[in-house]
Amino acid sequence: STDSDNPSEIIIRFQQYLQINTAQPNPKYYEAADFIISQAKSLNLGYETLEYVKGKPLVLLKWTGKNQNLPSILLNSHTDVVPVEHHKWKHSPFDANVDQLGNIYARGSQDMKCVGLQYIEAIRRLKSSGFEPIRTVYLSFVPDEEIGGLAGAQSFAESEEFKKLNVGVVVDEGLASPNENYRMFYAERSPWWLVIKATGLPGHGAKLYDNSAMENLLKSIEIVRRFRASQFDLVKAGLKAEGEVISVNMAFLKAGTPTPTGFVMNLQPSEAEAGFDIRIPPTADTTSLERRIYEEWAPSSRNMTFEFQEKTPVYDKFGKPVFTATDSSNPWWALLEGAVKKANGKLGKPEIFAASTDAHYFRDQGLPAIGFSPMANTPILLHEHNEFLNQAEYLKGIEIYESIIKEYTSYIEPTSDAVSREEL
Ligand code: MET
Ligand SMILES: [Zn+2]
Ligand SMILES: [Zn+2]
Repeated sequence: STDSDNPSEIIIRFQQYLQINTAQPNPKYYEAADFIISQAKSLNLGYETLEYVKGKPLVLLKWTGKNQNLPSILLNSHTDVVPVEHHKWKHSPFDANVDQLGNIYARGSQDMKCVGLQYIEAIRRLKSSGFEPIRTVYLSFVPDEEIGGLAGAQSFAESEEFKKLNVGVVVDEGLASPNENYRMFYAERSPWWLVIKATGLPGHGAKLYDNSAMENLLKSIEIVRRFRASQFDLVKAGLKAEGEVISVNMAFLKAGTPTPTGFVMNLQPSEAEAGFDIRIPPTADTTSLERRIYEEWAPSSRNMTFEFQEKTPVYDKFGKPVFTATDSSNPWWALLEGAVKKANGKLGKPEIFAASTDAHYFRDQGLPAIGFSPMANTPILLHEHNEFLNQAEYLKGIEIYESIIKEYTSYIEPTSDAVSREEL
């Protein structure tokens, strides 16, 4: 084996990628792109930079297969990460320190720089073993997933250059699993970011009166919380998985009359606002949710208005829920399962991703897209403080992707002999 196969070299490359601060809202995208391209060059992969929005490069790598007529495989990952509160981390979030247990601490270690680089490392190993793919593999390193993907996966999936890639299946991020089973996702919830606003007459802080902005907003908050509890109870009772209920969490509260020394205390304000992050499963009834919003959460009868900061469609253009088939109509599902098992990985039941990923932009194009991040025996720490991934788990994940890429690129659709014989 060569130097670049050495586990410590592999971990060092992972650390290098993690050390590039690509936190929103000012990700160092060109540094990340340069790093990815340097890896591509070392592996003789094709590379190209697409820039749908200036300053936000999307790097596309290509490992050409022997049969370029077959649909290709797209392995997607995003290069941006969510922001950090530096002082709340025990290891600095962009140092990628490894502790005595082999845990690598860094923002992006789970979400999802691990996956992006594991794809590359798997290809490195397959190449050095002499493996030659039949189907072409593309790797996309996309910007801005954490802020909605418009400059990244969305523009890419809707573009002419994307159509030319003739992609047959997309693999994108999943989630860590606290137990020994890896997780596979066939769908995800759609985010709706709702802002409700109450207005009312201002008044003396000592006066009890109806219809103040604060009272009107608080009534809504109570109603939203009851709905939240009803959904959460289904999860707590084990009747539904997290991805199968509608979640609502308050993201901000904005009210009061500020002064340079604090808020005015003896004045009830005339406006008050609250923002909610709502996540909706593909099979939910959005009509009844919308009715709930304008009849109960933000009724004009209570002097309330609302707007959506984000309202990702839950259904496709035909009104059908958007998800990837897990049955025999989608051979890629069973192939991925088989590949994971071949590499001695275990799998849990198919799941709906509770948050949101770029996968839905590919599903919107009618493509099967599977959410998968090979992290077993790992606490789920995406978007949290002290995000880490164990190095042994990272290395194991590379073997899993080796197996997936092997299976996927070697897969030839069975020619239906039976049918052609009948036709004869
Ligand atoms: N992946 C992020 C999340 O689920 C960003 C989604 S942007 C609508 O919150
Ligand atoms: Zn992610
Ligand atoms: Zn994320």
